Amino acid sequence: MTKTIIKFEHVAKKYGKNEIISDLNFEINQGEFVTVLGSSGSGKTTTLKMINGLEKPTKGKITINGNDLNDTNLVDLRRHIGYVVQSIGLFPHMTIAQNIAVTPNLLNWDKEKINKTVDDMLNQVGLDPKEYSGRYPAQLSGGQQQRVGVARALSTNPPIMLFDEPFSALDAIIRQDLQQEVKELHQNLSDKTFFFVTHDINEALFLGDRVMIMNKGKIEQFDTSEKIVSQPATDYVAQLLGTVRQNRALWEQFK
Ligand SMILES: Nc1ncnc2c1ncn2[C@@H]1O[C@H](COP(=O)(O)OP(=O)(O)OP(=O)(O)O)[C@@H](O)[C@H]1O
Repeated sequence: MTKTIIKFEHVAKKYGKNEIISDLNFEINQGEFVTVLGSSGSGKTTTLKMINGLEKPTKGKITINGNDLNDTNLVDLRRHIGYVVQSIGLFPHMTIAQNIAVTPNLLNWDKEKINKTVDDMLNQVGLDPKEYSGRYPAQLSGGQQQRVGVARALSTNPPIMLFDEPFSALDAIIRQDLQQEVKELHQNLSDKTFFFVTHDINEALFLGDRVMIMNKGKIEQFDTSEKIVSQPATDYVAQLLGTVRQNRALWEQFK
C-alpha cells in the first residue's frame, strides 16, 4: 500500500516582501525517488529546506510522515531526515569516521554500534573503511568527499533523504558514477524517500521515479520521466526538453 510521507498543502513562502512561492501543493509516497528540476531561482532549494524545517512556510501546511511540521520538534525532525548539499560540509579537523559519527554521537549510541555504522555506511557508498576511516577530508577527492557526505547523511538510517545539487561541482565522469551509485543505493534501501534537487535535466530524468519541474515558484509538471518526455504539460517543460534536443543536434554535426 502506498503511504504519503511528504505533503504540501497551499504552501506559500515569502522572503521579506518577496513572494517566492504562492500556492504549492504536492504529495510524495514513501520509497519514491523524486527529482526536482527547474530554472535558477524557481524555489527548489526553498522547497527542500521547508521539508526539514530550515525554512518556514509563510502560509499553508506541511505534513511529514503524518505529522504537521508546526507541531514537530525540528531538532528531532532533522535527525530523521538526511541532508546532502553541494558544499558537503565535512568538518576538516575530524577524520572521515568521526565525521560520519557526528549524529550517532549526539544520540549517545554506544561505541561498538557507532564503529559498525561507520564501516557499514562507508561500504554502502563504495569506500573501503580500512583505507578511508582514518583519513581527513582534505586527503580525499571531491567525489570521495561527496560519498562521505552521503554516508554521513545515512548514518542514522533516516526515512527521508534530501539532496541539494550534490554532484554539481564534480566532473562529468565522476558525476555519472555517483548518479549510478545513488540510484542503486535507493534501490537497495527501497523504503527510503529521496528528494533530489538538480539543474541537470539528464540527471533528473535518469534518477527520478517522478520528476517535479518548477518554474517561478510553481510546479509545471510532476510526473514520470516517460510522461514528461512524451507529454510535456506546459510550454516551459517543452522548452526545457528542447535544450536536450538542441544538444543532440549539436552532436550530430560533429559525427
Ligand atoms: N534567505 C533568503 N533571503 C532572501 N531571499 C532568498 C533567500 N533564499 C532564497 N531567496 C530567493 O528566493 C528565490 C528562490 O531561491 P531558491 O534558492 O529556492 O531557488 P532555486 O530554484 O533553488 O535556485 P538555484 O537553482 O539557483 O539554486 C530566489 O530569488 C532567491 O534569491
